[in-house]
Amino acid sequence: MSMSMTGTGTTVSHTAADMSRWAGRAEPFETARACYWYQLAQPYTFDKTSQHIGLIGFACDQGVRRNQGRVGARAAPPLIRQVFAALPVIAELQQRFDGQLPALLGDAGDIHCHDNDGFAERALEEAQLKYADKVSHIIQQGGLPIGLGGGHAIAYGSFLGLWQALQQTDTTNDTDALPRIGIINFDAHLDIRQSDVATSGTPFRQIAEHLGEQGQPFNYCCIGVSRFSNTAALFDRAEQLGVHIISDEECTNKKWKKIAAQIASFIDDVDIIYLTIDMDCLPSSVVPGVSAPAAYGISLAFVERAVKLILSSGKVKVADIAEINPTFDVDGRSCKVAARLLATIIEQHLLITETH
Ligand SMILES: N=CN[C@@H](CCC(=O)O)C(=O)O
Ligand SMILES: [Mn+2]
Ligand SMILES: [Mn+2]
Repeated sequence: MSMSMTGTGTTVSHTAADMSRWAGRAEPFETARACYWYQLAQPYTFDKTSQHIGLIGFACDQGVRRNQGRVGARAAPPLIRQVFAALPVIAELQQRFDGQLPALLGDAGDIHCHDNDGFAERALEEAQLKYADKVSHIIQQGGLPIGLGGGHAIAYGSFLGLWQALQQTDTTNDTDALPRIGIINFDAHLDIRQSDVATSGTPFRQIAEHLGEQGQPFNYCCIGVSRFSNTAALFDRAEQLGVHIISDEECTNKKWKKIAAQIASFIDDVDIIYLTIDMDCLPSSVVPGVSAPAAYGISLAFVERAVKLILSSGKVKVADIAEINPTFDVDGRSCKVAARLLATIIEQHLLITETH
């Protein structure tokens, strides 16, 4: 474990995969087709790997605290993993990767941010950098990093990891040669707040500024935006930044074909995608365990359908799932939904991945 002190009582650390979390049903009397994810996951090998997926936790909620939200999200990564571990591996994947499945999924452990109720210490920023290093490393090894939040401040870390990986692979140092980055966020909130510190409500404004300083365009599509969860000031900023907004009401009332065409057109205009799912895009009846529950929300069926469409582009280079707060969960249902979306991302990614 690597650990560093960032202020009084504040620590940021990385812990390696805890394989005891990867457990599930034992079925000795079934055929080999009774296969679960817990049987396949292995510790992520940072030195040399052919693993296609690297799961990395961001156990941090200082951004939520700074954003005046309800803390608790830092407990989520191991719980989401644990529920995902017990899900079965679908038949299509078993057929496709016959015999190779155990080499596909790596658990890269967790970045922890213990801020001890501190507001001002720079633990969040350090946690974002440490997390970004892992994300970048996994991308450079050819894998898809999937971040497990933590608060939505994970988004700035995921983006930084992608950015670092692009810088490493761009030998020309020519920013014009960089691929066009698209960001797709499922969220009731725009998360482009103006603030003197980074929070869970600022990541996409920070990304916009970062890209602006580098002379790069900010291509941001936010799906599930609620008019009751964002101020006019935020909608003004979204307009200035050219954000593609698909509201929660559109997701519900418009025909799927129209929404799919909007998403597809956004995807067509970029080369690579960062996909992030803030779990508060779903209704509070489906996902009660978040800092800011949604009264309306968009359906799980819609989110899954859209996530599959986005993954099928083959452009997603990093993904994350954020804002699950186990303190407010009911019977583990929010973690269960997060685990289902995690499985959807993993399945879709592996189904479009070339076999060696
Ligand atoms: N990451 C979430 N951010 C939301 C939280 C809203 C709230 O706490 O009510 C936001 O800042 O808009
Ligand atoms: Mn949100
Ligand atoms: Mn958010």
